[in-house]
Amino acid sequence: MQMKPPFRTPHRNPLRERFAKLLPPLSFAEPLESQYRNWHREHARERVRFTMLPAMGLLLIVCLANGPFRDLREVLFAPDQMGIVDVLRFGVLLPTCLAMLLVTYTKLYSRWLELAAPAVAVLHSLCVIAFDLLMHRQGYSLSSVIPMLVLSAYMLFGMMATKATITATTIVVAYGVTGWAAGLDSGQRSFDVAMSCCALLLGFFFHYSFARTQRLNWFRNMMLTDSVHRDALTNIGNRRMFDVHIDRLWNQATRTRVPVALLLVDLDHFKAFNDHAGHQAGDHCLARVANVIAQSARRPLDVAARYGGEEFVVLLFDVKRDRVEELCRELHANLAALKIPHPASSVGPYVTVSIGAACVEPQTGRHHDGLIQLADEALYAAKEGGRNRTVVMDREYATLNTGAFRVPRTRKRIEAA
Ligand SMILES: Nc1nc2c(ncn2[C@@H]2O[C@H](COP(=O)(O)OP(=O)(O)OP(=O)(O)O)[C@@H](O)[C@H]2O)c(=O)[nH]1
Repeated sequence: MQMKPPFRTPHRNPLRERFAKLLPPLSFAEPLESQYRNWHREHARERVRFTMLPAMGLLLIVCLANGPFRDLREVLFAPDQMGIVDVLRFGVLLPTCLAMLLVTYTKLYSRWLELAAPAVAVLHSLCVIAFDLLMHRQGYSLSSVIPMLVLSAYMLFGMMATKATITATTIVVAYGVTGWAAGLDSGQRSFDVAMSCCALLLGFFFHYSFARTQRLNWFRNMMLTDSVHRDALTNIGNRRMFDVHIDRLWNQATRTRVPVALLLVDLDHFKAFNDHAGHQAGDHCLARVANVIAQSARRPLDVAARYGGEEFVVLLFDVKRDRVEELCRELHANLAALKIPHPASSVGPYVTVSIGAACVEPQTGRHHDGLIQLADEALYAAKEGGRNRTVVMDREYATLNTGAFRVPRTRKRIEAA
């Protein structure tokens, strides 16, 4: 099956639509676009670092080495120009390169890179244009470097298509305008500008196809990762996602000493439901119930998942017993409001659930298996008590002492070390 990413559809306009067919827009519908941009920012940081390192090395050699480079400088620039050349090299090129490099090493400042990249690309190009103007007095020109600068705006700085195009166009315009203002040979300058425009066009199409492929790959990758952690029938988290999440959440709660709660939600007499209404109807019922259960986990660190078969879990971070009881009451009420007929149930005319809830404050040396076990015991009690009810356990946490509840001795020793 081919996955179709939800690329943003442009507003209806015949000309725009024809253009969009030729060059489909490079943006996803929200919130996917924001997620992609965050990923791109991180990805660009690494790419810019990778290209900045050799660029810095080259610049250092040209700026600091004597010998052949000194001789070359004396040929290219007049003695009275050396001051300004040094200011541009040591005052602009070197520090900005260094700053860009440092920014790529700090995660916190990766947003700065978005602002810094076009500014640095234009600044460096202006320096090269200035060198070009200075060298004209000696009869040399740096015009061949301008198309390279245009291409580097697309390839080196990890910019998005619009920013890269604006930056590259600014470089070409700056080169044309400065030459015209300085009264340089207009024929040669026009040819150089035409070559730079070709580089602009090539760079754009290269960047466009690269960005489109990158976006498609990112989307496919994201769908794949998502499908690994999502239950196909109910569209909520699956057991794998729950296992990963409870591990992280338990560690966090142990460190910050906040209580966590686990709800085990099990459909009542679901075998009878399947036998009576059929497996397909059973599937449909599970999906509707899962939808309601998922609404119990609304805060960012809470999670709802299908634990297996007709059993679901809700993991709640930093929550007190009162709130857990309130949430369970809401859950029963919302499920009752669905009014899914269950004629084979001994509990009532509609589908109901039993909930086993465990509220604990994690302690070092205790494992989250104990939390699950406590919730399981609560669920058993709810079933024994007649179903369609909630049993909450918390005090039992201190006395419950089974192999699964305690952290294995080897793990304890590692923690102690
Ligand atoms: N339709 C459907 N049924 C499922 C699915 N997964 C598990 N089941 C059914 O869920 C039923 C669970 O039955 P039991 O474990 O005996 O529990 P129960 O009948 O709900 O009884 P109590 O839990 O004691 O109230 C079994 O018949 C499974 O076939 C599923 O994905 N789809």
